[in-house]
Amino acid sequence: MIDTTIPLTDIHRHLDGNIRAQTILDLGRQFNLALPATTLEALRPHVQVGDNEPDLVSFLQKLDWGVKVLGDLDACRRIALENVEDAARAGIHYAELRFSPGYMAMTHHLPIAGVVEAVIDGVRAGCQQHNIDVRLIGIMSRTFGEEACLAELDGLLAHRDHITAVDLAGDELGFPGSEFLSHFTQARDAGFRVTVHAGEAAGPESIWQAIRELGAERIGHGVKAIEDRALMDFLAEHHIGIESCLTSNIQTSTVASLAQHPLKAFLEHGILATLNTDDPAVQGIELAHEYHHAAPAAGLSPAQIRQAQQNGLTIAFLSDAEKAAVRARVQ
Ligand SMILES: O=c1[nH]cnc2c1ncn2[C@@H]1O[C@H](CO)[C@@H](O)[C@H]1O
Ligand SMILES: [Zn+2]
Repeated sequence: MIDTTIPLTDIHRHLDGNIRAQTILDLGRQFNLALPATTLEALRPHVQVGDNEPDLVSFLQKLDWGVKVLGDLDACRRIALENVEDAARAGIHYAELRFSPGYMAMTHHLPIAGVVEAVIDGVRAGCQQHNIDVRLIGIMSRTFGEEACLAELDGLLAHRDHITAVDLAGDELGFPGSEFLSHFTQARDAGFRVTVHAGEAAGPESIWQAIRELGAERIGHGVKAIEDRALMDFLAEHHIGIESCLTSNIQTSTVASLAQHPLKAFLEHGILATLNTDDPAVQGIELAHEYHHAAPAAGLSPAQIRQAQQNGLTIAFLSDAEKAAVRARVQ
């Protein structure tokens, strides 16, 4: 259950993996694009996971229509604003929304720094209208290679005062973290916090690499840490949090069933693991589903679910004073 006396957070939530199906239809019409369907019902299988996908890369293809309809910067602003609306409606008090500006810019050749600015604008407008606090994480989409990721980093650096952290996402098997050392050195030098998708498609060595070579302070998914005791010890000892996304891990076939998910073991090991969505619209879930259905099915006790909820703010990319302010708004 969600404990309503403490803040509810979602610190692993892709803004560009959470575009409303209706908005995809609207934007498709607005920009005269040929979509695979013209009704919500017919579009859904193209933009939402039905049966579990065989692997991560197949899952990620479901995000593509969402960014293909981003015909101008106003469209980027719109989906950012709607993301804040949806997170607030889901009862989330504090969200870290992540987005890949190069991926969003790609189809219609939008300026990447312009996309970053539009997202910042949309989020700011959303936060003024709703009782929610949001920070932004800039993603470098590894799937498109080193050069494309450098262009994303440049766009993020152009607005560094409004971007809290950077992340590396996409095809982990095809594009190992070792190809992105200079990107992360530059990002850390600029003062960005660091989280990295690791140990989702690849093994525990990818998590070690993210920590030791990229400077990851948190790990996205981190599922494969379960295969390496020393790594679990290290994560617990150094307070490197894990952003778990239970349903996502089933839909990407990273884990065969919720009963086999390692989140419970992570919590028992004293790791600061958390419950998050990932790509809610693509997955057809919201955060409540993770708390009420996925977490119990993964064997978490009510106390462990509460611990995971509490860990969300503990590992948030906020100062102690900012965390206290979020807490004060809930109590
Ligand atoms: O679960 C995931 N694992 C790895 N990468 C992901 C996941 N969900 C989305 N993206 C990636 O994040 C960027 C958009 O924000 C895209 O690169 C997308 O492929
Ligand atoms: Zn993710």
